Amino acid sequence: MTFKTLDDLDAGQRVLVRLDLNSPVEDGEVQDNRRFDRHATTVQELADRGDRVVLMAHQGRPGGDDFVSLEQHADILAGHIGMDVKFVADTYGDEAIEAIRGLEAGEVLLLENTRMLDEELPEEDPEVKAETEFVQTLSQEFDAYVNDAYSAAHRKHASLVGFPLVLPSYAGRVMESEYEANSSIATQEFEGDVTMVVGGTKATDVIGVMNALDEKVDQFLLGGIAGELFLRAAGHEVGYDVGGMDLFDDQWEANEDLIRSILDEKGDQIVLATDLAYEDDNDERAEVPVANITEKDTGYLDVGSDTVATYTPYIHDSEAVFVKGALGLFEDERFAVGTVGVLEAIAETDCFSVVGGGDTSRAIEMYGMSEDDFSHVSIAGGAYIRAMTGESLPAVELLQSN
Ligand SMILES: Nc1ncnc2c1ncn2[C@@H]1O[C@H](COP(=O)(O)OP(=O)(O)O)[C@@H](O)[C@H]1O
Ligand SMILES: O=C(OP(=O)(O)O)[C@H](O)COP(=O)(O)O
Repeated sequence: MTFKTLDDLDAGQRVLVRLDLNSPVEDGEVQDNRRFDRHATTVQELADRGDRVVLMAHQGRPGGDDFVSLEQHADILAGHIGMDVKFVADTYGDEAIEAIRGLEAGEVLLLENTRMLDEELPEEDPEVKAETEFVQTLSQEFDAYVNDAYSAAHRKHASLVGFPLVLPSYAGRVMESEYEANSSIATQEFEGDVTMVVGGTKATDVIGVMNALDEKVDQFLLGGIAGELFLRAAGHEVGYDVGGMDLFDDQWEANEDLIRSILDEKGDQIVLATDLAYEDDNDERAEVPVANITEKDTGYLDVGSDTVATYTPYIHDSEAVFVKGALGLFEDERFAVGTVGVLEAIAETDCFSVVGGGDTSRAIEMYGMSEDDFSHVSIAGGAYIRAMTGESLPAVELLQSN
């Protein structure tokens, strides 16, 4: 089923646009990444047509270190569009409404992080979200809603599912291209082996999907947080929050039963790390075989070199490889071995490959690889693997029924 696009939207209107500018934040600084570059196309097109363009986006999750204002995002986006992007530290209050009404044709304004509003979260039905004060108040100011945030379309948050029920709604250019690429993956058949590399920090997102993809994927190569949680289930002393971390224990509680059942029933499809890397007393990378780990006192930041050597032949022998999430903290060069090793192994072959995730795809430029070495580099992570199961994404579904 298709949706209306910018081709169907008359120019010169007041347009509310949902982007996904969710980005890595290092020491309080928002890091530029593909999401800005891709969304710039949609924003520029609307501004060039003389629309009044108001942007909504989220950043991080409440309580996290990356839960920050969107002020820096406005400057980064402006650099990609080559024009001013105004910012207002408000979403639908008086200050925001005044800034929206003050916009001239062709001007762009970014509103504050939608997740700073109680009504944005939690996930609820579109009908409930459409009734929120946020959606009801803000929608009065606009003629149309454009959703460009494919990578957040698996979330039933107000800015994603509320507005399509109250405003004429359209897909932005990124929504269009990501939808097309990712939906076609869902229906593609491969004769040879299909491998999925699973890592990153959002283990909860990927574990349920792994379970749903077991017929499509021959083997899952694990790293990152999900990888350690599977090792924990297999009886190793890893995958615990140590030294103030907040990555493992909550996700373990939420997924323990599922992880154990996947290991029990589909264990032969799961390939786990044989060694892990950590920072030693001299601040250097050190590696240890998983079998030698006897104390749960160390935070592991990457899979080890032996694991990369184990994973590489699986990749070389595959007809298709899908990556969701980094195998380690690749932003730190010492812990990039797993992620870069796997991406280089994919780049060496001519298999069909998709690399997904706003964070993970950054490793491609950071370590001198080229986007051309992969069939598709998606700015979506959780949404793209959800789409692989053939399941529809709530925010996309609403655009289609609009
Ligand atoms: N062992 C680890 N410890 C800490 N962070 C990790 C680890 N493994 C992976 N990461 C981090 O995971 C992030 C990617 O996570 P996630 O957001 O789930 O994936 P994506 O953005 O690709 O969808 C990377 O920025 C990387 O630093
Ligand atoms: O970055 C995102 O997802 P991703 O890490 O799966 O690519 C989206 O912005 C969704 O963010 P969320 O997982 O905090 O809801």
